[in-house]
Amino acid sequence: MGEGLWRLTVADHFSSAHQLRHYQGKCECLHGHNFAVQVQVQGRRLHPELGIVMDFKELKALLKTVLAELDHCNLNEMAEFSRINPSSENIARHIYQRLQTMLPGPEVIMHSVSVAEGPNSVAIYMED
Ligand SMILES: Nc1nc2c(c(=O)[nH]1)N=C([C@H](O)[C@H](O)COP(=O)(O)OP(=O)(O)OP(=O)(O)O)CN2
Ligand SMILES: [Zn+2]
Repeated sequence: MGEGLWRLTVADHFSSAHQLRHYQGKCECLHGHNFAVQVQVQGRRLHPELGIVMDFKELKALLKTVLAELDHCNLNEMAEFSRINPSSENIARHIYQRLQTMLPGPEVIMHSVSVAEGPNSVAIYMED
């Protein structure tokens, strides 16, 4: 029988402006979204007394720190998006890679980050 694992999900949001350079259409113009973000991490071990992979509270605080760097900005003016478009795809990868450096240890690893511009448009980033 395979080893079990747990996957935790936390969610938050941020509001920012962006434009998609080279886009043939209205999205090339500066406009804004309330981006909804979901983060999934996973682990194979539980804290022996607490029975948790990682405190949701701690994960939410990490996500809030990363999203604060994006909130109420023109994303195109950020160094991270000076050479690549701040598309939902690239924003999801950026959040994933920032959070990856902040997780508490090797027992908890990133699974995925999803970024939604709205209820019908979601980009999910994960690594093999
Ligand atoms: N794969 C992606 N496609 C598009 C992205 C993106 O990040 N990844 N982004 C955009 C624009 O940001 C645009 O704001 C979204 O366009 P659209 O879905 O058309 O948004 P609307 O608010 O106009 O949605 P309606 O459902 O048509 O009202 C474009 N594509
Ligand atoms: Zn947009």
